[in-house]
Amino acid sequence: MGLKENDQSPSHKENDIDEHEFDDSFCFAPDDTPVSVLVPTNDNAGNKFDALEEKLAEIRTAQGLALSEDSCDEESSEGDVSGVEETLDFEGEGKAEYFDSGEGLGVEENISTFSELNLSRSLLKGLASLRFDRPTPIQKVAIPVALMGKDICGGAVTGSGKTAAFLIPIIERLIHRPKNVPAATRVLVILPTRELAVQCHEVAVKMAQFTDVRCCLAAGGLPMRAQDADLRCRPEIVVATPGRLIDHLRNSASFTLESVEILVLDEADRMLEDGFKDELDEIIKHTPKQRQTILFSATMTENVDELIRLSLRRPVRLFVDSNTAIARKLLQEFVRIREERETDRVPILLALCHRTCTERCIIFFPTKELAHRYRLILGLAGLKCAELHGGLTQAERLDSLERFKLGKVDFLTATDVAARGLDIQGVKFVLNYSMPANYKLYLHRVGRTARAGLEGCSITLVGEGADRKLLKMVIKNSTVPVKHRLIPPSVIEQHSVSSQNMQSALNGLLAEEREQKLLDRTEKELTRAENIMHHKKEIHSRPKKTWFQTSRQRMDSKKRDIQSLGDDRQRTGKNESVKKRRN
Ligand SMILES: Nc1ncnc2c1ncn2[C@@H]1O[C@H](COP(=O)(O)OP(=O)(O)OP(=O)(O)O)[C@@H](O)[C@H]1O
Repeated sequence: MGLKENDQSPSHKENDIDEHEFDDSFCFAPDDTPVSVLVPTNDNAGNKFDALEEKLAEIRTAQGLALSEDSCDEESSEGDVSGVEETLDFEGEGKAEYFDSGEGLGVEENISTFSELNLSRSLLKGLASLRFDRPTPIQKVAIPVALMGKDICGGAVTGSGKTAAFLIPIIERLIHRPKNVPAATRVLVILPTRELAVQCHEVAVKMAQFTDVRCCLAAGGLPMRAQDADLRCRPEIVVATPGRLIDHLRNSASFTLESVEILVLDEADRMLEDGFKDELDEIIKHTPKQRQTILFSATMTENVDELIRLSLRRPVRLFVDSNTAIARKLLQEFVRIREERETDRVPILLALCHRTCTERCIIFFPTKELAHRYRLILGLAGLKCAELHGGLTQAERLDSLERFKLGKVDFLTATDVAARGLDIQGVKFVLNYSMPANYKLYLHRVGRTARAGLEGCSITLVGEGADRKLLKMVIKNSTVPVKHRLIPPSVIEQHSVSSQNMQSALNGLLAEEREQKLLDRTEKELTRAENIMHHKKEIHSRPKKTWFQTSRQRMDSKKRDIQSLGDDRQRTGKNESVKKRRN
């Protein structure tokens, strides 16, 4: 790997700051106290959750809410898989010319150990410390191709080791970088969520621990100044979320992407969606054109029009599994919710949590409000639970994740923030409160279990209409029978009574929270005003921060994203009929 000339200098656009976008840590933290990367300042997330736990226990005891075990058994029966259709892997015209066929690359697929891939001893030691004995299928094919410097567009089922498939060749190439030149950031890995960036950074650090390759994290919600200091040392690898990366590019003196030689987009299809479009374009603009680009996802797009935006150079397609594949050892179950029985969702969920998915269970909800509400409901029912969604501070999000990872709680109520990429050891169940917006999201959600060759089970509550269309798609793409789970009416009735008993306690808790939020906001405004008065001079003497997007632009971007999810759902039906016609 040699240094390459930069052909694009970073352009700093004029300040388009919006009043509400001021970052408190920028305005009101005059001291530069060093802080741990994972725990942002001014946050006592752990204490807050402990206090909530105590309160829920008090209410439970006072009102006798905890549920007792019941004796009715649930029944499972095999679903109707009639009408299963073949998937068509059709090649669009023009695709062949766009991709490199990969012929003549001499990739040896019969490799069974990492040493056969000619990796450096220091890297092999890192892999051994992670207990990676032999490469997974995607690693077998991706490592040699990435080592050749080829652009890659790759896909393999959830939990199949895609992270290591790009990190191993990157670290290997960096071990052989020229050493007699100034330090430079040569690799940029972009991920769509903060938790994923933290996770990828952790793996990279462990993998490179016996090498001289340094890795830095630039993810939103974490202390900006500590990251700034790390970036100034020009680590070889930067793992980042798009927003924070752009923030550093605009506001951290001397940080540029001009020496980037490898750009990786993990969860690349997500990064190419509307919500990230503007940010991604901005980042690409700052990286040299002569770079290697690596894209991975379990649901990787092969839409050439979308890929062209990234100016790939004849990428090699490495698809070990189809982009609709489900982990081999995943048992998929569905509980039907009839239109007139929509109110059964609460008791059914409670029943499943009490009787079936009793531990290591992630429950997905369509909104953060519901994820929080059910965190309280499960707490009132005496179940140990944490929550993960965009309504929490970053410290709270990481604290929840840690509690679930360490097994301090059995349940994690979450939104789709947790759907992609999160690798949590031993997740046994994924419960979907409702069908996700599209099949792709379904694959990512259920992919949080049955990872790395382990078994897992997903249970999804399915309503009518669009939900049924998605269910058909799931059945069509499944290689093992999909189960239809029946919950006896007596069990639903029992849990329905308990949930009604909780109602007033739940309303009380939610009202209390609303009041507290209002108080907190007023207090924050007050502190902000005081700080402006006391530190006016200092604040104005600081260089003005520049922003990539105003809140309105970000909202528009989000709206486009939601719109495209809706379109996707409509397309689900259309694609089905197109494929049928092709058959
Ligand atoms: N060669 C290997 N040997 C043993 N375990 C491995 C190997 N490669 C990866 N793993 C483990 O497999 C698990 C899944 O890996 P990873 O998170 O990279 O999956 P992924 O394909 O990126 O999944 P997703 O599509 O959900 O993001 C991790 O716990 C990782 O440590």
